Amino acid sequence: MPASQSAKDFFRPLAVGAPTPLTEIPFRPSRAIHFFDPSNAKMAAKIPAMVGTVDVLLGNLEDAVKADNKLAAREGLITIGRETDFGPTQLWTRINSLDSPWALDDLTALVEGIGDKLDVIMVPKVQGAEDIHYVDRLLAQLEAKAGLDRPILVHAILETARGMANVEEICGASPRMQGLSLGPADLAADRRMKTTRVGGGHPGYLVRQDPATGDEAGINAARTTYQQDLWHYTIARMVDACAMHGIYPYYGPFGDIADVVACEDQFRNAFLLGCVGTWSLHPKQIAIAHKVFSPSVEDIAHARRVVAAMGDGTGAVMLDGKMEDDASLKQCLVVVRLAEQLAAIDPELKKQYDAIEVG
Ligand SMILES: CC(=O)SCCNC(=O)CCNC(=O)[C@H](O)C(C)(C)COP(=O)(O)OP(=O)(O)OC[C@H]1O[C@@H](n2cnc3c(N)ncnc32)[C@H](O)[C@@H]1OP(=O)(O)O
Ligand SMILES: CC(=O)C(=O)O
Ligand SMILES: [Mg+2]
Repeated sequence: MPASQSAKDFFRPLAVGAPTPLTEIPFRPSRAIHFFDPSNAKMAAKIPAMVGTVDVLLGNLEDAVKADNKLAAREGLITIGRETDFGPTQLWTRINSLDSPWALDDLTALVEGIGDKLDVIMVPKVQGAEDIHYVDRLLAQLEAKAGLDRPILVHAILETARGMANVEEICGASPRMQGLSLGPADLAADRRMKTTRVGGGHPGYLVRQDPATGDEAGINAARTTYQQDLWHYTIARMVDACAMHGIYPYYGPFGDIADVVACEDQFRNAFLLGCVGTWSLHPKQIAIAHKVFSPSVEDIAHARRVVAAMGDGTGAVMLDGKMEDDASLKQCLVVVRLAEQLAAIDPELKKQYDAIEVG
């Protein structure tokens, strides 16, 4: 909430006739936010058949859509939105950046055309709370005009150093805030990092084993190196800011489509640190995201054993030589609850989870 605003006004609609803001952002499974370019006829034609195969379908209007195709992408998304029954799959969009020639018309046309179908609008290159306030008021006006009965939520991409520095105020800027994604490509450029890729690690970012001896021979001998995660600090900051404000953090894009192994590693780091999902840029990344962002059968089995062993949830018990208490129980409940939420929308996963025997 902005410091100058009173608590009683935070949850008031920002325009007469706009839907009442939510006081809590419900958790909706969103393991993969699958990007498509609505101006690419071949890609767009595949979208109706992808309903039900991925948690979120996102019509991208920003980077990766050619400038000449911006209007076709916007119109294409409106057509797909109108003609497709999305069932349980969420429909999101990424609009153009707020300083671009397209953002205003993106918002106006999308809310008027498919505001009743859009769950979340992703806003790129968010610098501070002022960007969210602008979108917040405009959306309220557009929602009122379109007669919508539920608010469209807003998701910010962190892809500037200023946005990172303001991450907490961005998360708390509006009751519409649904979550954050990492924008590693633009963020790297803005920070003047020396990477040249879209997300993932870098072989030069490493620590090296100490030399066996302090002389030249030891220094020049083979020494094991360990590649470090370039994004650890950023993701951890995002996770804390989101948790503090009751909204959801996501990894973002992994541009090396062919390297499915490193993609899985990067996604898993984000999952373990607290992210609820990631982006998929290519259909083959959907399965990776689903695998990583759904707790494993082994983790659920262990979590359920701890829950069972902890009885009323207080005190300490020994399980397999390890101490469990209220705090480890809480972690296990995070896993168990997530498994229940995913099983409710994913019949395959439900079968696997239902078959788990708690020993
Ligand atoms: C830094 C950022 O901002 S990241 C976010 C912005 N970037 C994006 O949104 C990129 C989205 N993805 C894409 O544009 C494409 O997947 C690319 C350019 C990466 C690769 O495209 P291609 O070279 O066509 O990939 P490939 O040949 O493997 O495609 C195989 C099939 O999947 C389809 N396909 C590829 N990507 C997608 C997608 N995102 N959604 C649906 N279908 C897709 C192709 O049309 C192709 O169909 P076909 O078999 O009928 O010919
Ligand atoms: C995600 C994105 O937009 C970026 O990495 O720049
Ligand atoms: Mg970007």
